[in-house]
Amino acid sequence: MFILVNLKAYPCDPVEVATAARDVAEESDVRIAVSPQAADLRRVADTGVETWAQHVDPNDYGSHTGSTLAEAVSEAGAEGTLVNHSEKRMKLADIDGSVRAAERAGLETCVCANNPAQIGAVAALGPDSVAVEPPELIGGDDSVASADPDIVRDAVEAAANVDEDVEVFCGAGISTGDDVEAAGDLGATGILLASGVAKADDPRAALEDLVEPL
Ligand SMILES: O=C[C@H](O)COP(=O)(O)O
Repeated sequence: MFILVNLKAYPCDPVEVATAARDVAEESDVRIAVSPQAADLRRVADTGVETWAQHVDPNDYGSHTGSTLAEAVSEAGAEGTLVNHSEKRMKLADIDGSVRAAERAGLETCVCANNPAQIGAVAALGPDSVAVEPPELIGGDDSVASADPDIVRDAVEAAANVDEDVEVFCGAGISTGDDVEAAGDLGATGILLASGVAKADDPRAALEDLVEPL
């Protein structure tokens, strides 16, 4: 199971979370990555934790002021990137462009989607993974795995119908090891979570709890 911790724009200390994630990953032998703000990528990558960007734009080098260039986040230490997060929605053509840009830069890709139908559509673009996240559960206390298990099962099926090589992650409201275990039982091979760690009083303890059953 892969645990991808998205720090969004939460006012946490990205280096503190990254250091804890690095240590918990080493101690548990569970793959854990941290996805900070673009401006914090280098500091987070320097801790040694696997580091992901929250977004890359579809453009190449050139006159694209304000863009997040895939090559630049790779140079800053990112090994992967989210694309089309629910809070950073994109048109399908731009999702395709961002996946291609990420591949060009050697970044692993996880394309997010709201529901199983969208999961099928974005799986067809050939990312490494997709992540299903019902927007109404994001940032809440109810785990998608218990509040809406069918959306995870159906997303796994939708992706497999398009491309069996695309991994399926799920996210929204996941904060405990029991939630992670339940998501795995539904067929997810990764977890995308944010508030359960980024807003925790003790991020290290929250991470330890997440990996405990794995
Ligand atoms: O990127 C993470 C997801 O949007 C889930 O966020 P959450 O764990 O705060 O519900």
